[in-house]
Amino acid sequence: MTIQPLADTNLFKPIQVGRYQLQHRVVLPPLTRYRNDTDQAPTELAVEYYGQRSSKVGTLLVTEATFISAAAGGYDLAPGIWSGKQVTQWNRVFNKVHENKSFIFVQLWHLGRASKPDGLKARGLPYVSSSANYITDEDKQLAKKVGNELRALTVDEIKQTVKDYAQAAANAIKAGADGVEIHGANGYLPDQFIQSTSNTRTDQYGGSVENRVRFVLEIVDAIVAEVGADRTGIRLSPWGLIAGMGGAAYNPEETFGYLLEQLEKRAQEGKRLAYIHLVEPRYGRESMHIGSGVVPGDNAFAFEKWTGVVIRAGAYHEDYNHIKGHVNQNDRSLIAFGRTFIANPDLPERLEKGWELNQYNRDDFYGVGAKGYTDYPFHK
Ligand SMILES: Cc1cc2nc3c(=O)[nH]c(=O)nc-3n(C[C@H](O)[C@H](O)[C@H](O)COP(=O)(O)O)c2cc1C
Repeated sequence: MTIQPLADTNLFKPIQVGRYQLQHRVVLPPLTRYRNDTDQAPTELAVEYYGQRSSKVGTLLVTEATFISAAAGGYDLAPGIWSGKQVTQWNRVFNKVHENKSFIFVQLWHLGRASKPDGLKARGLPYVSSSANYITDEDKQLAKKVGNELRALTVDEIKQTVKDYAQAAANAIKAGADGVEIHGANGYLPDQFIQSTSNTRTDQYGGSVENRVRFVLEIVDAIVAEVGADRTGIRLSPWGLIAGMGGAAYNPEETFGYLLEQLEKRAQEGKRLAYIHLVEPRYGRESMHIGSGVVPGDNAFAFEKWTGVVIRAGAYHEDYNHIKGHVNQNDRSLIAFGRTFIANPDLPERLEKGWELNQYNRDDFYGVGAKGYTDYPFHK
């Protein structure tokens, strides 16, 4: 990799995102780090971590994925935003980011079938998804063993879940966040409705593309009604294969193209979301394996359907020409850096000046206190 300063690219041109004027286009994407307390509230360490990564004025951060309700979770030490304590603790984080004159959106998370049946059982919670289709046989065996088998959400439960999303968005704003990002990517609950590999319902939430995206559009509309379109973003991974997504008969451009058309329609009617956040097909590979076939993966289609701001994420640190190419392609792209922003608290500045980057250590991505979290050095 040849390091070069990116100061004279669009990456360092200010941009309006929803209500906010950012000073540059380097974004901290959502990164789960499992360092919250046993009440699933962020600690003082999180204040320091997000504080470090917002140190350049006008940076956009997205929080680690955050459960909208107890029922949406099942993992320990990931944060929530349903309790008073969580709202209070998040407020400390957001105040720090605002002291730095930067911005932060909360990523709203519901695991659905990606949760674990035993963890849910211990909390007295059901194991639910769009349909009763397990990700793996091991999940199925475990669910049977602990007596918490996967089942489809009822229509009443779907309506309640949509309300839970809106409530979580309201809580995030109450805690002082600048906005929320719906986690519609990586095989979690909204994706489990969107994709036909997991969604085999035969009611108004399954079958046609229109029916499969109904749930996520209801979430969008409920959150927009609660906090405003200009404080709402959504993350999607059209090409993702995580958590059993994809599948032989799967056509990402048709499904996600339709969803983006619906979001663009709302935008034309005055409700434009702050941004669409796209996970890139794995960069550096020419094609993605979908089921037994191989299809080219390219998010270019999304730029045709959606005319607003787009954040792109996925392996950009590997190639500065790739970053430049995508950010200069148009005047509405931001680039998110995951693993590299973990290792470089001052990443925007390093990219701007062409400074050397710290290397990330995968071993402490998750759950080991300050080490690998707040102790990566700033450039001298
Ligand atoms: C430790 C770790 C935790 C992550 N947690 C989340 C998450 O909570 N929500 C999410 O949407 N993506 C999550 N991701 C994916 C990142 O947001 C990003 O899309 C991915 O790391 C690719 O970008 P990169 O190649 O720059 O690291 C995570 C990735 C890593 C490495």
